[in-house]
Amino acid sequence: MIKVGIVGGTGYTGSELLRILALHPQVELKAITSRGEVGQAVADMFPALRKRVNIAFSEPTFESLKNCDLVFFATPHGVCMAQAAELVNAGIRVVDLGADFRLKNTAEFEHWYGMPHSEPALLEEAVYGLIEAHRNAVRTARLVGLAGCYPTSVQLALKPLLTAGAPLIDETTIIADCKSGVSGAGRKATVGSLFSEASENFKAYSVSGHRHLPEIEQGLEMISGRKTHVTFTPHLVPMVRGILATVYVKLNDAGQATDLQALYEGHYRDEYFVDVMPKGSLPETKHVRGSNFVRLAIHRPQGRDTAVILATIDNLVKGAAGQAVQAMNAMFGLPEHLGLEQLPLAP
Ligand SMILES: NC(=O)C1=CN([C@@H]2O[C@H](COP(=O)(O)OP(=O)(O)OC[C@H]3O[C@@H](n4cnc5c(N)ncnc54)[C@H](OP(=O)(O)O)[C@@H]3O)[C@@H](O)[C@H]2O)C=CC1
Ligand SMILES: CC(=O)N[C@@H](CCC(=O)OP(=O)(O)O)C(=O)O
Repeated sequence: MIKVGIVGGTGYTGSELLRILALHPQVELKAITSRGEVGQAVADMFPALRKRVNIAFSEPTFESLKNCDLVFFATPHGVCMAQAAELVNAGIRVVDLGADFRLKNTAEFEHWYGMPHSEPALLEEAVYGLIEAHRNAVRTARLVGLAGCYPTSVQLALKPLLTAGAPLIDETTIIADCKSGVSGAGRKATVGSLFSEASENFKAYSVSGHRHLPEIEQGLEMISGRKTHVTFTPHLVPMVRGILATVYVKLNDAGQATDLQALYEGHYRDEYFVDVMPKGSLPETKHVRGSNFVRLAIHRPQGRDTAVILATIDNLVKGAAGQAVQAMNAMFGLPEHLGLEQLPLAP
């Protein structure tokens, strides 16, 4: 059994980790932390977990976590960075669902996250947790900086086009037009997340620059070895869960001569969680809701030189807690889908 701890158990991704881990056959939950709820039974706060999760919140300290084999940080940026070294040095593996260990350039991290990076050596060691792209490194990692939600959808949408050998697209004019449900903003109350603000509304945000942009471009460069230029526009949709990424690329001559459907199907043939849907399909967020699946479809409208890739994930599962458990499974030599076989909840 893997002894697991969760720092940040009162938030959306922390409680989603609980939902998944409660039924994981190889996990023993040792600790779950909250600064404000110490001693309170988790199931009292989350009645959905009653009769399955019998543990109380503890302090987010080393003392609470020292008997774990692996600790998930489902916390805001900066929290994992402050505790990771102590845990890793004690032989405890760490998966950060936040962004502390994603951007490899510390100046870039400081620019986008507004805080200096206190662990540059660990940052260098950390493995970027987009498993379908970095599986072997994740398996042996002591510390994983899990890919962000939008970056997961966009990178998986583009990966087959970037690893086909010769470039197939103009890699400097990629457009990622992404829509997310409100749970992406976390459980903390902000005005924009209020029902009266977000419902019956649809808006773009951070158009001039979102912190996932450098992560997407860094991730695509790690995949292809070449620099890309992405225009990334996130939108907030009045739904609870889900991301739909609509990615536009300009095909070059080689790309226009390629059977894109066959390319995608071949590329992802062995990926348990990536489903390339039949030609002409239109993936919807309800096709993945509550599951760790990514559903993709590639279109070439009117046979012209623009390809449109649609990718949908559940931001809380493949975009966070599910991908984190997938990483844990890989790190401990378990089948990646163990505990992650939930089918999407529909309608
Ligand atoms: N929501 C999403 O779709 C996604 C979120 N993420 C990332 O996952 C992380 C968590 O997100 P989310 O669950 O949405 O956030 P929430 O705001 O819902 O929850 C944050 C959690 O962190 C805990 N926390 C806050 N500050 C500290 C601290 N200083 N020390 C210890 N614990 C702390 C809080 O617990 P308490 O106050 O009780 O201590 C709470 O449980 C973030 O980094 C986010 O960017 C990643 C992908 C997708
Ligand atoms: C709808 C919404 O607000 N989404 C969040 C992104 C989700 C998030 O915080 O995720 P990462 O940990 O992957 O950065 C945002 O745009 O800030």
